[in-house]
Amino acid sequence: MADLLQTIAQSTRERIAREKERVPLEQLKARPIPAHPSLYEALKAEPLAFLCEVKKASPSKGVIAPVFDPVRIAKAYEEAGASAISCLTEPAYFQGSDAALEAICQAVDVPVLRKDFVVDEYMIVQAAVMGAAGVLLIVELLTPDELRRAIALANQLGMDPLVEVRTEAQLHMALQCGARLLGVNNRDLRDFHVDLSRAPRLRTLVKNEDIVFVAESGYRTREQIEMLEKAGVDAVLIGETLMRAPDKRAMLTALKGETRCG
Ligand SMILES: O=C(O)c1ccccc1NCC(=O)[C@H](O)[C@H](O)COP(=O)(O)O
Repeated sequence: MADLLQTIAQSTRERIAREKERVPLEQLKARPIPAHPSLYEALKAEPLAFLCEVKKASPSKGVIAPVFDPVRIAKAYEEAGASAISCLTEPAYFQGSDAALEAICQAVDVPVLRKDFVVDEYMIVQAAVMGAAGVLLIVELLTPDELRRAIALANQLGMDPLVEVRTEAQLHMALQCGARLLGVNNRDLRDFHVDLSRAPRLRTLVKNEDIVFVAESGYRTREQIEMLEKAGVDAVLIGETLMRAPDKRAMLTALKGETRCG
């Protein structure tokens, strides 16, 4: 059986082929690109920046938020002090949508990341046209040449690519290909296993201070966030914990250590 990541990648290739038929690349490229703040600068500006994720469902958890108003959630994150918002656009496994991304980009002032499974440069142009400040690039889905080209295209369109890795070898490849925003996913996207020691461990391998290092997945408590602060991580991506919190402001405030609760 193919692993889940490859299954999602294949379904994404088919989705994008259909979208290209509706809107050919040349037509997409002719659309204006909305202005947006810099994702890189927003995540670099604080000792530990919070990148808060809008995600209705996931393959590992099923439906996380049965009642789902993406703009309302994004605004709540922004008001609670999120440095940036991540929005899933993958429809089949995460129940995400381009419409949610576009609406969030128009509704908030903080930068917004398009979180999807980029397998085609078309998706990078889509992200820019929808107003995203950044786009996720998963190293496991791209060859080094494809990654280099994807980073260059995102930069050329005024976005900051968040290059996501899971292993030491992938981390070196990401840096060699020019990543400046580097995400380490604690979740193995093939079997869902989460290892919270991964991001702090890989953090020790990055010496260049221009790199913004983002720890991703599995964070639930203030104590876990404190470990990231001690490890010198620049930003943390949090999805499920915030999505499940009825009071997102209270949860984000507690995770940031601005109040002690729970
Ligand atoms: O979350 C999943 O089940 C999943 C499965 C396969 C590929 C990607 C997956 N999730 C994407 C993410 O990495 C997370 O949405 C993100 O890092 C936030 O994680 P969390 O705070 O644990 O929701």
